[in-house]
Amino acid sequence: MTKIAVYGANGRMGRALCEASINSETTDLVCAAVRDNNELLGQAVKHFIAKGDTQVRFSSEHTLESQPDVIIDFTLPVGMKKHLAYAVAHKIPMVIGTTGLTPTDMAELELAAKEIPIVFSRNYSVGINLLENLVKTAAKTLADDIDIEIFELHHKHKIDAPSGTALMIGEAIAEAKGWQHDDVAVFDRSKDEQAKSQKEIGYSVMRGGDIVGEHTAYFAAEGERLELTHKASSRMTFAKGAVRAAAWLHNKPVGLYTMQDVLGFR
Ligand SMILES: NC(=O)C1=CN([C@@H]2O[C@H](COP(=O)(O)OP(=O)(O)OC[C@H]3O[C@@H](n4cnc5c(N)ncnc54)[C@H](OP(=O)(O)O)[C@@H]3O)[C@@H](O)[C@H]2O)C=CC1
Ligand SMILES: O=C(O)C1=N[C@H](C(=O)O)C[C@H](O)C1
Repeated sequence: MTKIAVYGANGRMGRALCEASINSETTDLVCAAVRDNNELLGQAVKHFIAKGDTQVRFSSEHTLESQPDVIIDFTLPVGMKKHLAYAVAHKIPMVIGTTGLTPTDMAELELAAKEIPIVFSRNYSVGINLLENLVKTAAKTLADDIDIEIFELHHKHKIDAPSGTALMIGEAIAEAKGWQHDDVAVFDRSKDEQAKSQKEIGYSVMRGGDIVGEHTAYFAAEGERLELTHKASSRMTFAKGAVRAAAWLHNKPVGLYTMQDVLGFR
């Protein structure tokens, strides 16, 4: 059994991760860490999840006594970096799902992966990881006059935009095309005074209600259009994927891995 500590355990994903860790046959939840000022401190986790039983109570992120094999973090960039420093100091492998990371944050993460094993993915669903490979095939196969756009929809509480997944899809397309993503990514057309150029990946975003997460990559040509869409309808999809990644990561050598490695896609 892989012993898991979930950080940010009170969050939407945190609770789903606790539930998935408890209900997986290969993992056990040993720690549900929250910030020191959180009202859930000391309360029983089992009262805050839909399914499963556990004796674990919410504890402070500063008092890790449960000796986990892996830490899972789905928080915000500032929280993730704090938890990452802790994991490195205690040599505990980490599964990270936090999005909205800057290039500097990513450099920190890559440096940490020289000290501990890390899985980092901006989406832990199997479907999105398959989609990542499908868009590469589409980008390589379709003619050069194809227009490429990515549209994503998420719930009204989401902070970062475009989503980490949208950027992951766009970066996969850019790689397949041999483009530098930052040179071709277009996030705002409102000030444009001319039509788009051919070599672009356009992003658009909708936020509202309780949408768990939807992504479409459009490949539009004269006379036909290919749309590749993924729709997540439950956070448990991401949580189960992250818990699977944690079990996979346990006892792996130091290094930076992705969900593509966990799924055996590469
Ligand atoms: N990779 C993937 O598959 C997925 C990634 N995500 C990503 O996961 C992250 C969390 O999403 P979600 O659960 O919806 O967000 P929530 O707002 O529900 O939860 C955020 C959690 O992070 C904690 N947190 C925020 N700031 C800090 C800090 N400075 N130190 C410690 N803890 C902190 C919050 O604690 P507090 O309540 O005390 O503020 C809370 O527990 C986002 O980045 C999201 O994009 C989401 C779904 C899937
Ligand atoms: O914040 C979310 O909810 C999600 N975030 C991830 C992202 O930014 O892509 C993954 C998923 O789409 C849900």
